[in-house]
Amino acid sequence: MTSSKDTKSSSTPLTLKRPNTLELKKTVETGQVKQSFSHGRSKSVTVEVKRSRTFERGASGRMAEVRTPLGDQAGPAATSKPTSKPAAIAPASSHDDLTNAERAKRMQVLEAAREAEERKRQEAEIERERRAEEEARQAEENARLKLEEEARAKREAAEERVSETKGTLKKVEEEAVIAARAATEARKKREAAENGDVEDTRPNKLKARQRHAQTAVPSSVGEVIANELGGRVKQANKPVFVPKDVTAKAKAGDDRRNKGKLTITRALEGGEGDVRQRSLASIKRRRQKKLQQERGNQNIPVKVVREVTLPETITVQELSNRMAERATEVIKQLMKLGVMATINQTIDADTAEVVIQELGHTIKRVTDADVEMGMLGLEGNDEVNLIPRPPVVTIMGHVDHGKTSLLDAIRSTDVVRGEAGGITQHIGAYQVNLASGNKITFLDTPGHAAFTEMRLRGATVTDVVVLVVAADDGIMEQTIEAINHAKASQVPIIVAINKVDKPDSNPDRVKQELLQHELVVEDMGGDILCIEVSAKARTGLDKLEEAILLQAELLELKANPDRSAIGTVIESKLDKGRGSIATVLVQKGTLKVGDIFVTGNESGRVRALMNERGQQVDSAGPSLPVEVLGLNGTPNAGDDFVVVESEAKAREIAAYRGHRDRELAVAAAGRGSLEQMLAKLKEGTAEELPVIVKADVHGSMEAISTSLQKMNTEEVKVTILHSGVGAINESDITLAQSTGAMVVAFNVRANPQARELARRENIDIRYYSIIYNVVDDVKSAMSGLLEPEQREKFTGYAQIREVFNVTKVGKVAGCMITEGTVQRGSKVRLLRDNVVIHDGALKTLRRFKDEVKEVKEGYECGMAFENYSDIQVGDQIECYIIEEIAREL
Ligand SMILES: Nc1nc2c(ncn2[C@@H]2O[C@H](COP(=O)(O)OP(=O)(O)OP(=O)(O)O)[C@@H](O)[C@H]2O)c(=O)[nH]1
Repeated sequence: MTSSKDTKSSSTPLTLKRPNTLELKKTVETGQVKQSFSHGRSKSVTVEVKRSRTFERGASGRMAEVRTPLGDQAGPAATSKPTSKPAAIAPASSHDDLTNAERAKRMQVLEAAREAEERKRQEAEIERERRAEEEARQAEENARLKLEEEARAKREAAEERVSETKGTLKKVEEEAVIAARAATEARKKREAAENGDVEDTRPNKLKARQRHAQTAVPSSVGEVIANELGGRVKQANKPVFVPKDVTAKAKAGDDRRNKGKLTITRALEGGEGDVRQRSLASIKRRRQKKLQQERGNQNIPVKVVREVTLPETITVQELSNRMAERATEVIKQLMKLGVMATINQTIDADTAEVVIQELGHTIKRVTDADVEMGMLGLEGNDEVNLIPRPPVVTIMGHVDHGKTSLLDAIRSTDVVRGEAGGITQHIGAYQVNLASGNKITFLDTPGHAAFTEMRLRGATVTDVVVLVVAADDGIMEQTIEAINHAKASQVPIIVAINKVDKPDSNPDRVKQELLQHELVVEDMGGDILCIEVSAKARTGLDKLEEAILLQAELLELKANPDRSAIGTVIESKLDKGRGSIATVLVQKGTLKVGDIFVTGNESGRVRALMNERGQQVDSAGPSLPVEVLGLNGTPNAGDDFVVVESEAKAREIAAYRGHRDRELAVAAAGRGSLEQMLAKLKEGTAEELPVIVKADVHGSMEAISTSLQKMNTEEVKVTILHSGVGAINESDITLAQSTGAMVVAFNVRANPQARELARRENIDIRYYSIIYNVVDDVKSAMSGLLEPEQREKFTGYAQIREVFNVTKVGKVAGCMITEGTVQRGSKVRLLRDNVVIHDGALKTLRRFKDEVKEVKEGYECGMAFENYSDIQVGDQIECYIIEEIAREL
C-alpha cells in the first residue's frame, strides 16, 4: 500500500497521457469506502489505486512496457484474487502498433468484460448463499415438523390411554413425563449433532450479507472489499426447534392462573417442573375406579354399602347424608312406602330402617341411652373375685310397733361401736359388727315411702325385710302394706314379733293372723322365719341376727370388691356447710376418695367418705353405707351411684338423664288411665291384672277381693297387690305407680296428698259404690287379655259341573251354587264322595269372565282354588268364612 502522496503523483501523468479524456477519475475510485459490520459498527477504508506495469515483447524482439490508462489498471490493493482473465486477454490483444484510440477502446472492452465477469461471480455467490439459506430453512422446517409429529403422536397416545383407563392418570402422566424426557433428550442430541459448536448467528448474517450484496452489486470494488472485510461465510446454523405449545407455555410462564394445572402438554413437557401433589378426592376417585376395574365392571358404578347410624328419629336430609344418597332418592323411597315427606321432615326409625334397607345399606340402631352404655362396667366383671357380702336389711312395720327401738337395740350389740365409743350419727343406714365377726347392714328408713321410692327407681337394695309386729297389737294396716310391698319386691320376710315382754302379748295370734296374708311361719310348717324379740328387754336379738344371717346365706349374697363402685343413694341432703351430701350404699366394687361418679341426674368427684360414726374413711366396700361429699347437686333417694372413668363422661350421662326426665315428665301427661292400661294389656304384654283395693269397711273389701279372685282363669288372673280399709293414701298411689296396678276405691276417697300424687303421676283411681260395677270393670279389663275366638261360619255349597283349563289361571271349575252363597275370598273345602280332600282358599270367583263378589244359589260360576288344581266333575265345594268373636269372661 502506498501513501496518498504517491497516489496523487502517479495518477496525474497517467491522466495526461489519455488524449481524449482530459478529466480526473471519479473520486470513488480513489476515495474512501464505508464498510459496515453485522454488529452495527462501521469503518471507513481508504481505497488506493496501484499502478501495475506490464511488459510485452515488441516487434523488434525487445521487451517493452505496456502502458495502460490508470482506470484500467485499478484493482483492489488488498485483494488476494488476481483477475486472470483480463490479464490473459490483454497480452493477446496488445500490439505495439495500435493507436491510442484503439488501445483505449480495447481497454474499455476489456474493462467491461472484467466487470461482467465480476458481476456474474457476485451473482453466483449470492445464488449459492440463497440456496444454502433455503436448504437450512427447509431442514429447520423438516425437523420442526418431525418433532411436532412425534409430540402429537405421543400426546394422542397419552390422551387415548387417559380416555381408556379413566383413572390411571398418574400412570399416563408418568409415561408422558418419560416420553417427554426422551423427546427432550432426543431433541438435545439432535441439536447437538446438527449445530455443532456454531452459534445461532447465521440468519442475521445471511440477511445482512444479502442486503449488502443487493445494494453493493453495482460497485464491484466496494463490494469485493466489503465482502473481504465483512467476514467469512460461516457454516449455516441449524435452527433450534421449539415446539409451539412449549413456546406458548414459556410465554405464559408467568401466568399464575395456570400454575399447578396439569395439562397433557405440561405432562409431555417433562418432569422438570414442581412436583404436583394429588388431591384427596383424586386419590379416592382413583381407588374407586381401580376397584371398578378389578371387578371388571368399568361402566357400572360400584354401590358403596354404608353402615347407617340410626337414632330414634331422623330428618330426611340427615338420613340421605348418612347414606350418601341423594335426598330425592330417599323421598322417592318414602313415597313408595306411602310416606309423603319433605327434606326437612323428621321420620321415625322404623320407616328410616325400611328406606335404608331398600337402598342396600346396613343399619346400626342407637338410642340416646347409649351414652350410658358401658357405664356399669363390662359384663362378666361381676362373676369374678366374688366374696360374701353382708346382707342389707330393712325394718318395716306398723306405727309404734317398735321399729326404732328394735334398731337401737340391735345397734347396741355392735361390738365396734362399743369399743370405739363414738357418737353415732344418723345417716339413714349403718352396719352392725356382730360378736361372731359377721356384719349386717340396716337401712334406717322410717315408713314405706323410701322403700317404695327406691323400688320405683328399680333399685333393689334390700336383701331381707324384717317385719316388726307388736305382739300385743297384731297385724295392722301398715303391717299389711309392708307385707305387700315386700312381696311385690320379692324380698324374703323375717317376722320379728316385738314387745313379747308385755304381759298382754300374744305371739301365736300374730302368727295366726299372718296366715291370712300367706305368710306361714316355721312353727306352722311354713318357711317364714319368725323370731320373738323384745326391744325394750333386749331379748331375742341374737336370734334375730342369726335368722338374718341364715337368710343371707340362703340368698348367697356375694359381690366383687375389686371393681369400680356401683351403689344406691339411700338418702341425700343439702348441708349448709358441706354442700350436697348423699348416703350411698355400695353394692358392688369399692368406692374410693377421688372417684368420679354419676348419681341420678348429678355427677361429681368423691371429696371425702364418712362412716355412720362420722369418721373419714378412704374407701367403702360392698354393703357398706357411707356419706359421700363432693356432689354437684342433690340426688334423690333410690338413685344409682356409679363410678365412671372421666368427668366428661359423668357430665354427659348426667346431662342426658336430665333431658330424659324432662321428656318423661311431658310424656307422663298422657299415661296411666285405665283405658290405656287396657290397651297395653291388649297388646299381650301382660297376663296378670294388678289391682289395689281400698274399701270403707272390711266386709266390702273382702267381698270385692273374693269376687275378683273368682274371675281368675288359666289365661288371665287378677293379682290384688294390696287391699285395705280406709282412704287411699300416698303409699297406695306409689305402689300403683311402681306396679302399674289398677286402683279400686269402694266407697272411699283419696286423701289430698294421694290425690295430688295421683294427678301428678297420672294414676287413674276408679271410684265405685256398687260391687257389681267393680267386677264388670275388672272383667272387661281381664277380657282384654283374652285372645279373640275364631268361629267357622258355613255360607254355601257348589257342585262342579265342568272343569276348564284356562291359561295363566290353571284348572277352573264350572260350578252351580246348590245351597247358600259363595263369596270372594272365602275359605273352601273340596269334598269328593263326602270326604274332604282339600281345605284352602278361593282364588277366583267369576261369572262370565268377570270377577264377582258373591254368587247366590241357583247361579253358575267359575271357581279356582289357591295352590290346588286336582278338581273333578262331580266334586262338591263347601264354602265358609272365619269369624273372630271377642271373648268374655
Ligand atoms: N314394752 C315394750 N315396749 C316397747 C318395745 N319396743 C318398743 N316399745 C315402745 O313402743 C313405743 C314405740 O316404739 P318405737 O320404736 O318408736 O316404734 P316405731 O315403730 O319406731 O314408731 P314410729 O317410728 O312412729 O313408726 C315406744 O314407747 C317404745 O318404748 C318392747 O319391746 N317392749
